Amino acid sequence: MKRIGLLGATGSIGVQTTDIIRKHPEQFALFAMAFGRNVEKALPLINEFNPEIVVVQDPDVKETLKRQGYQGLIYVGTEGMYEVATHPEVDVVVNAVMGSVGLSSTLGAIEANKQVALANKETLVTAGHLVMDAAKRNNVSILPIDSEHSAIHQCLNGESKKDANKIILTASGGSFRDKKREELENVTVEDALNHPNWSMGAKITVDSATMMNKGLEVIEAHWLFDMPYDQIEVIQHRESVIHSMVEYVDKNVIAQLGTPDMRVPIQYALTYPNRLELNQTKTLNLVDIGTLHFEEMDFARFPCLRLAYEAGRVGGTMTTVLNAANEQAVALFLNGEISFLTIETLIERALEAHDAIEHPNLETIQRVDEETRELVKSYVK
Ligand SMILES: NC(=O)C1=CN([C@@H]2O[C@H](COP(=O)(O)OP(=O)(O)OC[C@H]3O[C@@H](n4cnc5c(N)ncnc54)[C@H](OP(=O)(O)O)[C@@H]3O)[C@@H](O)[C@H]2O)C=CC1
Ligand SMILES: CC(=O)[C@@H](O)[C@H](O)COP(=O)(O)O
Ligand SMILES: [Mn+2]
Repeated sequence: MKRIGLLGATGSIGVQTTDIIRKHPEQFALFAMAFGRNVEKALPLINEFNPEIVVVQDPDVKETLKRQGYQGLIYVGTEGMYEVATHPEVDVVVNAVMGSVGLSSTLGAIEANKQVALANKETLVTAGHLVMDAAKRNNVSILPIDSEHSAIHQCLNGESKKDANKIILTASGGSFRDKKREELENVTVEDALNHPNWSMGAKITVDSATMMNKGLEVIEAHWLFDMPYDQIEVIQHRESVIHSMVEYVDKNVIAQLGTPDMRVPIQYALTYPNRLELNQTKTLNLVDIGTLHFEEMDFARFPCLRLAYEAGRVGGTMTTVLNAANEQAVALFLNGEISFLTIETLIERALEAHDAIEHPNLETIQRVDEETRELVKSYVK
């Protein structure tokens, strides 16, 4: 039995993780769960799974939970998530919170020698060197939940990494893939949230539309698979059937395919190196799909992808700035304070204003993250 500490339980990945736990009670138990403020979504999960610990973002949410009759332990904030991530009775930490707020819990889980199933890609973008360093020191493998990275993990399985020529990440193109840049001037939040293939949280859906999601995934792949940026390629693949590929020195290419359903990579991260049946997801029917499309990425059309490669190549705190500026800019867009195209403008300004610090420690990363958010807000004021 694996006892799970689930961070981000009320989100898209969090709820799908509880689907997996529910289907396999003989394998998994929800020992603890953390969420932000969505009590309405949290309460049915708490009532169903009765976790020993619940973590909430703020003290007022704790009071609401108590009023609703929850009698278990309630922790608050990032410190509370850290407690869960390092708790002696937790076997597996599923980090599915949105944003760099997940970093300290990822690091804590690794230091505490937990199995780490990571959806929270911002952790690796903001501080990949710290995370991978800690993983190496503690001999912890980080199991990716992100669909592309789960695919690459499977494509590399049993192979020698030195034989891999390149990683090929696939990108759906996002909500605006068929629009020209000039058509993006007046797009709305609602338009941006209309992803063609995946149902996901708001922030990542906007990231997918700006192509920053793929940029973050390039950096995520760099750290997870120790692959230089020149050997990570992105291609547009509108069907999201091939989740990613690895090309080897002998020109063999291994791809992983599946229906776009995040429960597949979530479950694989929880059961690795074994597999379990997953009846609730549809079988991939290639005859029904008929044709798969592949297109070259247009870096002028999607400047966020260019910015991510550039920041990744500089390294140090440059990717911390990329991530924090993106989180702040997307929040402003979702809040109706800036236009869609202003997202990339603000990120580029923040990157241009920053002199990267090499090999930053956690304190420096957290400081740069906070300063970047303030800087981006000041651009809008
Ligand atoms: N959704 C997907 O299909 C995929 C997601 N990912 C990655 O997984 C992560 C989660 O994405 P997704 O599930 O879509 O996001 P959602 O926005 O749906 O969920 C985010 C979760 O994080 C919680 N949360 C947010 N801020 C805080 C905070 N400060 N403290 C505690 N909890 C917080 C939210 O709580 P609440 O809502 O209660 O406030 C919610 O439970 C992201 O890093 C994303 O990039 C990767 C691949 C696919
Ligand atoms: C499901 C998943 O892993 C997302 O990160 C997905 O990749 C988003 O799709 P695109 O970024 O390719 O539009
Ligand atoms: Mn992905």
